[in-house]
Amino acid sequence: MERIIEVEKFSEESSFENRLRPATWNEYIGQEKIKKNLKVFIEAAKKRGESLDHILFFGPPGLGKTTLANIIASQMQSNIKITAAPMIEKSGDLAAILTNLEEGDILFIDEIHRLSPAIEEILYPAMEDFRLDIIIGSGPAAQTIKIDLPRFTLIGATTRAGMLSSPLRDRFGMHFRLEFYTPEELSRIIDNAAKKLGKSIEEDAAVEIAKRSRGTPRIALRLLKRVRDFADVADEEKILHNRTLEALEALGVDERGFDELDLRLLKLLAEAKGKPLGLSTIAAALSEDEGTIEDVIEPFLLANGFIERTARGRVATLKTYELLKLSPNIQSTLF
Ligand SMILES: Nc1ncnc2c1ncn2[C@@H]1O[C@H](COP(=O)(O)OP(=O)(O)OP(=O)(O)O)[C@@H](O)[C@H]1O
Ligand SMILES: [Mg+2]
Repeated sequence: MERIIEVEKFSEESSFENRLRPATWNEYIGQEKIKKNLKVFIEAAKKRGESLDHILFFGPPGLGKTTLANIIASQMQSNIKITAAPMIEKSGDLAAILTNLEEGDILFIDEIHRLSPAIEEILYPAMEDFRLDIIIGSGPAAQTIKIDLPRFTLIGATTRAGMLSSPLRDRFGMHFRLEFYTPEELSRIIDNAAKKLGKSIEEDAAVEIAKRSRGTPRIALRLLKRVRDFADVADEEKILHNRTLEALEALGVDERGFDELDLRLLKLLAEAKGKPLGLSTIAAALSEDEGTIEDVIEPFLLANGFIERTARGRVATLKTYELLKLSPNIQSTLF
């Protein structure tokens, strides 16, 4: 039991993140539409004295899904039990989790697209009718025992909305897609985080970090952490613009926040000279799995107009040719 509901593996990284994790709506910057809707649903559920409908969050890693689940729990004054689909291997694992819930509890299942079909089957009646059907024995002697469950709220998070089976998706009353953050929003997140770390930061320094954060708070916080090291070593109370530039330069962070994989993907597409490449071709060329490319790498590049998805595959846009200083017209044989 303890093992299954583990509150995230301990690591330096996650304890740093937890320390900076917003606990209230005010600290949770951006995602305004989601916040607005959730506030209404929470208020309504509280007024009626009911538990909240099941909620599904999807979007690339590090955009704040786990954080939202925690804020919802604290707003509902509910306990939250946190687990991830890969930890629920056997039907008994899920049964143990469900039967240990109390009325109004929130169950957070991360990476919910990775539940096995057999586990999903158990989840359906639990979500719909708050009932657990356990089959004992097999063949003609098999018996189903029905156990009533307390009314709980399931919050599912996934980076892969497309991989969720539709019966599972349909059982969530609310679906929210998280968006990438604007540089302005990220600067505010950085500024707040710096204060929590006991350091102030110059506004233009926060903007420099924000620009390189790939629209993602987790990356912004990671960069802030490293920049702070440079300021500390230089004995500077405040994180200065100059020092930030020096740190980012020393860390070799790309000016647009692109990492190596982003650049390899862009280069691959640009060198195809307009010929669309399919996901499997891209995955093979970059030696990455298709899931990582589709969920982690592509969304940011698509959202910012560096690549386009056509029926026949992915192509680079003019913006990419400009970035890589390549011409979309000249044949590669000329080089
Ligand atoms: N809207 C926000 N405002 C302020 N900080 C945020 C916000 N969203 C996320 N963060 C910060 O970014 C970090 C990563 O967020 P979180 O763990 O919630 O992402 P996630 O979407 O659950 O990622 P994953 O898909 O990898 O589980 C958190 O520690 C939190 O401090
Ligand atoms: Mg998470």
